[in-house]
Amino acid sequence: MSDSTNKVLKIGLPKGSLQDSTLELFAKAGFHFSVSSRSYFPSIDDDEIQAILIRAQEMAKYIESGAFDVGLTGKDWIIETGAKVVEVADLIYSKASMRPVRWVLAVPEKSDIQSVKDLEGKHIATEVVNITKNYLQKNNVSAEVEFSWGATEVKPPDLADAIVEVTETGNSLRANKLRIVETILESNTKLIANEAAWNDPWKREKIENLAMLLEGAIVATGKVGLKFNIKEENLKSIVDKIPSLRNPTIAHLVETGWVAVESIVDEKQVRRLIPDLKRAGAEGIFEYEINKLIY
Ligand SMILES: Nc1ncnc2c1ncn2[C@@H]1O[C@H](COP(=O)(O)OP(=O)(O)OP(=O)(O)O)[C@@H](O)[C@H]1O
Ligand SMILES: O=P(O)(O)OC[C@H]1O[C@H](OP(=O)(O)OP(=O)(O)O)[C@H](O)[C@@H]1O
Ligand SMILES: [Mg+2]
Repeated sequence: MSDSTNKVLKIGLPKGSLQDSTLELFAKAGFHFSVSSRSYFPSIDDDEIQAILIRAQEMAKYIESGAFDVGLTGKDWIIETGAKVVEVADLIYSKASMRPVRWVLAVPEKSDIQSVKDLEGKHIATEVVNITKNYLQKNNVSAEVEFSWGATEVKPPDLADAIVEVTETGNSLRANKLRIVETILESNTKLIANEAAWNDPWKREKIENLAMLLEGAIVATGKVGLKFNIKEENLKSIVDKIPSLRNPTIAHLVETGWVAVESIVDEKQVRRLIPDLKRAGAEGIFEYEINKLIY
């Protein structure tokens, strides 16, 4: 049970697909975990946090029961398990990207199945049995749904007619010659909390701080800072020509007629931006990484 007198926040980190991206995000947010092999208790450089690695499927249930105060898992597993938890923040990142994942109905490329209606009487394999059964019910289709322990993409056509499976890059579906019929659910990572922990003032503040820093780290992903000096007379041409510099901070230099310009830009734009700036007369251009961006 969660202990509100104890000034420790118990946090569940997802083991599996989300583990590496989660630990990277926490590092950007300012929390450094070290995970030794086979240990499920990462240590962290914050005495007020105790961490445990646990499967994403089980996270929401353990948070509902109060075994942990807060944790990260996918929206998919919160829905599938039906656990009652406080959804503190949407953190849009997955295993490989900063995008949500999709649970899709997929069939072999050559299958006759073209829509959910064609599933009548068919056999579907999935890790998310409840979500799939609900989806079939909503569509008034009666089909057999069988729980799959994983490696679900290999099952059609011999072991199942269709699957409901999570996809991010689409590589696994392509590799197994499967075609998406429909998206059933879009899912992203969420920071969730136990209700009692959320109502405890100390824990609430600690969780809210964590959410703010994690969100800041997500917003900063793919962005860099850019700073340079330029003659004031050249400033307008730059701001007009380079849309990503729309709202830069501008400071006057001691040398009259010169200004320092600072802006946050997409990292991808920098390879165009720096040569453009240089040609427009900018000097002392430098780029720096940013960990967090909080508006
Ligand atoms: N590329 C991805 N593949 C699978 N799940 C992903 C991916 N990106 C994000 N997720 C999310 O991670 C969670 C998956 O965790 P889960 O414990 O079900 O499986 P897993 O981490 O893939 O473990 P295993 O390798 O044992 O299947 C889900 O919430 C899912 O939405
Ligand atoms: O669209 P993609 O980027 O290819 O990602 C989706 C794949 O990743 C996951 O597999 P996982 O590694 O969890 O193995 P599993 O199938 O055994 O669960 C998921 O189950 C898909 O197979
Ligand atoms: Mg998996």
